[in-house]
Amino acid sequence: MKKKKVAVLGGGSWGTALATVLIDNGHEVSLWSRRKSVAEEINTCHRNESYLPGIDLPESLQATDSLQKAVKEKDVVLFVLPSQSVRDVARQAAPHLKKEVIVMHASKGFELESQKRISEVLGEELPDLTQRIAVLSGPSHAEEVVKKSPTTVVVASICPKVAEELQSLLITSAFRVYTHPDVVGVEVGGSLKNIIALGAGLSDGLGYGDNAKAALITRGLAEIARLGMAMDAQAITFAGLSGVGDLVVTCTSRHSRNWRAGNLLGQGYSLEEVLEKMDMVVEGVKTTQAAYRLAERLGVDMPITKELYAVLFEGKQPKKAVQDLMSRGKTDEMEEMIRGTR
Ligand SMILES: NC(=O)c1ccc[n+]([C@@H]2O[C@H](COP(=O)([O-])OP(=O)(O)OC[C@H]3O[C@@H](n4cnc5c(N)ncnc54)[C@H](O)[C@@H]3O)[C@@H](O)[C@H]2O)c1
Ligand SMILES: O=P(O)(O)OC[C@H](O)CO
Repeated sequence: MKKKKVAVLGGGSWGTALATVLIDNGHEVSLWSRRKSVAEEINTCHRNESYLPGIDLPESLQATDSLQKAVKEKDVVLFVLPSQSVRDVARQAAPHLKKEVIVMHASKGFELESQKRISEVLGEELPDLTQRIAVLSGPSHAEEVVKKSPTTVVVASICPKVAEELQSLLITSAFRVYTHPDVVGVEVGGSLKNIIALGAGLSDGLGYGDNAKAALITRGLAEIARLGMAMDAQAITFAGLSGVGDLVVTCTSRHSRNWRAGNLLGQGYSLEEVLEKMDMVVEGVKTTQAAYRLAERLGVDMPITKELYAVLFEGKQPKKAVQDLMSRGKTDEMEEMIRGTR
């Protein structure tokens, strides 16, 4: 593929990891970090110790704290930011983007206030580019990607050519990229798995076993798919990398921030204490709020999300939440999976 000029917006763990994949493919990369100290550390020490400790980064990776400089004249711009900051950054970047730029995001959450998906947020802020927006998702922890451990992801766009261009831009022998047509399903799966991962961490923190975690993963997938289908996603998407794939990795990996946060909650820390301890974004907290509101609005039954919401925001004791989940009325597994809409 012809080498491209690419901006990566977000100097956290995932932005930095994706920048290394692009460098491996020979692209010219400008990484934007709003923190000047991070940009300087990358440029001078080729490290990002706050987010990827102990990892040597390619010397050709250039970082800047100027958003305008980062996106100027770029063929492709990747938004790799916490979900709640995408709108603001897109608004600031908009006047400086090339007309024919391709935009991809890799955030896993919804905008809390509007409960919109991140490609919708980008579409609103960059209305001339709606056909050129894509999402990257799938089971992919930054800590493993920078070590070139085999990883598979999907890139979804309403425009197949855009997804194919991004596939070619990012694919390496260690980072396998599949195209995908279902933007809604990919965004819903990638966001909601964080809720279930918080629950899985909480379950482990309470000392429950593997049976409980397997139940959370499976029943979690059922309610993710229910909400997704009510939002017009395709059911089959939830059986793929951005669905069950990402759900499994996030519920079982020691790298998962969502699992770790849930685990601390299960050990008895308050939400405030947990967020204080985590120095990286834990998307599942705000996604629980957003999904709770969406489920209410769309009339979708999401028992795990509802209980987690009560634990996080209404002071419910985690053990009582588990008890209430286990003593729900008798149902048929498959029937409930399909007919979960009230
Ligand atoms: N870390 C992973 O392995 C991974 C993998 C796949 C997807 N993701 C997703 O990627 C997104 C980014 O996650 P991350 O892991 O890089 O997070 P992180 O916590 O490691 O880093 C977040 C970065 O965003 C910056 N930031 C925070 N608020 C900002 C704002 N208002 N304006 C500009 N910059 C801001 C921070 O300074 C930091 O550089 C999340 O949605 C996450 O779910 C992460
Ligand atoms: O560390 P987490 O829990 O934010 O998960 C990161 C990625 O989404 C895993 O695919």
